[in-house]
Amino acid sequence: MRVTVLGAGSWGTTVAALMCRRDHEVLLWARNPDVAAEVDEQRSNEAYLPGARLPARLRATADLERASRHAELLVVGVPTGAFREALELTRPHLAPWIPVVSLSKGLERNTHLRMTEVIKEVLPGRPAAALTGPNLAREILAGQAAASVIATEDLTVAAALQRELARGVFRVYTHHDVVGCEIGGALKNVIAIATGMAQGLGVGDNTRSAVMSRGLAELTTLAVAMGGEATTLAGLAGMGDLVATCMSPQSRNRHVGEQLGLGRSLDEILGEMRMVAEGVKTASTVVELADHHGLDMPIARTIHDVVTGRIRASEAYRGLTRAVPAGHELDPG
Ligand SMILES: NC(=O)C1=CN([C@@H]2O[C@H](COP(=O)(O)OP(=O)(O)OC[C@H]3O[C@@H](n4cnc5c(N)ncnc54)[C@H](O)[C@@H]3O)[C@@H](O)[C@H]2O)C=CC1
Ligand SMILES: O=C(CO)COP(=O)(O)O
Repeated sequence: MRVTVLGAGSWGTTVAALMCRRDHEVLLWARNPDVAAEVDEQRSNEAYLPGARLPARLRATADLERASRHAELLVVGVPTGAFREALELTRPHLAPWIPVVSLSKGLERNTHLRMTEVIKEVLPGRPAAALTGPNLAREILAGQAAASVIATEDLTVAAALQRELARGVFRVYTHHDVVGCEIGGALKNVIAIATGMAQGLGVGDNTRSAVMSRGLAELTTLAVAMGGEATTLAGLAGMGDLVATCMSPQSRNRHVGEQLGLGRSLDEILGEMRMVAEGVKTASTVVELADHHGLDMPIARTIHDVVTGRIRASEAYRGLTRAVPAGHELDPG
């Protein structure tokens, strides 16, 4: 199968490398021609995956038309803010029937759409799926065991994509609950900022666990309000990803939170990061969705208030732990 991966950041490059097996011809599209040339000729991507050696079979290009024409399966790993534009530029050159898989974890800023919804809008008539779960790129590229979820409504398509994406110790499970899987992936980034912030402020493990557990309740509540299933969020796409992201020093979202907790400004933190921390923008979208559905979601609201400069991280702390509204003091699980 000819596979095209859009986005040569850490996750796009990792998934492209993972898919380089005998029966796949994988072409990675990088916006930056220098990155494409480096991947293609030197088998490395130092800006995003320092020290990693990429497979000799992996090809890369900065020519989007060539990349689009190559695809029998399109995998999209650009940040959510660039997702629609990347699909629109691809559309004129893309075969009509090919499946499209989103790797991106977030929501479209103004429309509040999930990435599979953006795929269906821009590329109608094609199967759309999301790959999500606890998948920190560097560990997976290093060959460590990990589990992931491919979510799409049609389980025949899910099973076919599972066969194409799974490799060795990278296990892929299928899931029909696309809403639950995508909301879990988007919102865990916001909760990872909260956990990182608690870390930066120097709290104890009990408190961080409380933020994560109440964060899980928030992402479950929103997913259910949007039509997802609560049980989905207890699995890899919810709790699994939340735990990996909130606990790992590799997480960019947790890093942003930790630096905010240490008293640094968001501009300063983002200014020295080349990679994306999706939770920063997702927080505002989540608050708009919470208002739309009449949900409380105090942790997401607190992160929104910090990243939009309404309050300082040190002032946010009481809000972060104020996760149970008065009069509702039982843990809803
Ligand atoms: N890195 C990871 O471990 C994982 C990341 N993800 C998700 O995958 C998505 C991509 O993340 P990463 O690869 O980590 O990001 P990254 O920051 O490492 O790389 C982003 C890539 O997208 C490119 N890009 C940015 N704006 C663009 C535009 N307007 N047009 C075309 N290309 C553009 C950048 O040049 C870069 O190559 C995010 O939504 C993230 O949440 C999901 C699972 C794991
Ligand atoms: O989604 C991820 C792990 O599953 C990556 O998290 P970060 O974007 O916070 O690094």
